[in-house]
Amino acid sequence: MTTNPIRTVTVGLGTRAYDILIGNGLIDRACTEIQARLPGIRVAIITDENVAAAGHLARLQASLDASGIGHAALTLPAGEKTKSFDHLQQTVGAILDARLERGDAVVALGGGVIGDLAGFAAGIVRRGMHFIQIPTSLLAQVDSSVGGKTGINTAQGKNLVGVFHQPRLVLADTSALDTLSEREFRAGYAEVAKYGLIDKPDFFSWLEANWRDIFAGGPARTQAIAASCQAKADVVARDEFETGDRALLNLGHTFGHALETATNYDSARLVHGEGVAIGMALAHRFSARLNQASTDDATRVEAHLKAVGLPTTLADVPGCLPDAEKLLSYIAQDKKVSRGALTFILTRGIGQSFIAKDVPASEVLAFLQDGLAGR
Ligand SMILES: NC(=O)c1ccc[n+]([C@@H]2O[C@H](COP(=O)([O-])OP(=O)(O)OC[C@H]3O[C@@H](n4cnc5c(N)ncnc54)[C@H](O)[C@@H]3O)[C@@H](O)[C@H]2O)c1
Ligand SMILES: O=C(O)C(=O)C[C@@H](O)[C@H](O)[C@H](O)COP(=O)(O)O
Ligand SMILES: [Zn+2]
Repeated sequence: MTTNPIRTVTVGLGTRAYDILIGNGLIDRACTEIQARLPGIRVAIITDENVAAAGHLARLQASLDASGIGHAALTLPAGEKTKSFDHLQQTVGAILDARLERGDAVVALGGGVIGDLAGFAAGIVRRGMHFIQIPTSLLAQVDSSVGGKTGINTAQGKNLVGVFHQPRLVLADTSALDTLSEREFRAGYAEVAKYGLIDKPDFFSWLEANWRDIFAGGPARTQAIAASCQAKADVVARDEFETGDRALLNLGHTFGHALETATNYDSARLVHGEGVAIGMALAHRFSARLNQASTDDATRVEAHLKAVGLPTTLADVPGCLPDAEKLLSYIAQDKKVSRGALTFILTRGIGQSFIAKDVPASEVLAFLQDGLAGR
């Protein structure tokens, strides 16, 4: 007899608590899971061209048809540039054209780009509709589908416009990852490693030993996804609106987001997870430079990210980067900036990250100048 266990992680937000279901075939049983929680609703599915071409949209539509859940669908171009005002407008228009009511739901079927965009639309149409996440990339299954951050990018920076809007349900169908490219799988792995580097040194050691099994699929992959969701759910339940230690989930993002902005959200050059990998390596090196952590730990982090094939230095970004002053100006737009002071997630070692307020801009600038010069 074969078993297909579904793992459940609950995000404990009181009356707004929701389940993250993780396992094979969840797209095909989406109807059952949705009906059980939101009976009688209709849905607008927002997806992208790659996800639809891989057959996941048809699978979801078939599941909804089987149980009579009415649905409309919007298929957007794939890639980071889709997190834009133009595509937000298109998404809002499609939801309204489908005449969905406030008590109906927007369903994000895709990676973090679709999740962030569709979630933002769900948060603002009719002042807030139900939202369901069906994440199809590794990154979305371990991170972006959980926690309610939604939004779009602007020329000034990443995710600068958005709202917190929690989903009612997350269905992480691990079979969807079979059609994901290796590059995108690797990029998602950066956010998995992040949880170890924040405060779970044993998890990081486990990843060092087991990453090949995670990439191969099977129980180690499901275990990594469930552990990541649990780690994120715990933080979100403690600090939903990032007034405190939720900021730790931003490890690697202060540098990473600046690089994504600097490359004009061009997914051919850099995708989010790659930016986070470089950002995490830089955060560890920067911490060592500020005498907060040992160089050995920075080297260990870099070695693991390199082993899985992730970029770790500014020189790994294809094409030209702007100068250090320009990169610093993007960092200065980061949402963690307070009263003009830069905030970074730094570390005292593997799994010992902390929030560093008032990091001198001059230190960051000198560090970036050295990095751009390959020092
Ligand atoms: N809201 C949050 O908490 C949060 C957390 C982390 C990242 N993010 C955001 O998420 C985005 C990155 O997400 P991402 O890495 O999933 O990028 P993405 O949504 O662009 O997906 C990556 C690529 O994989 C393709 N794809 C996705 N699933 C597929 C599948 N099953 N088969 C074939 N192709 C598939 C997509 O079409 C895309 O080309 C960034 O915008 C980032 O800012 C948000
Ligand atoms: O959920 C969070 O909190 C995170 O920081 C998770 C990050 O991986 C994610 O990329 C998030 O969108 C970044 O948040 P932002 O507030 O810097 O936009
Ligand atoms: Zn991220």
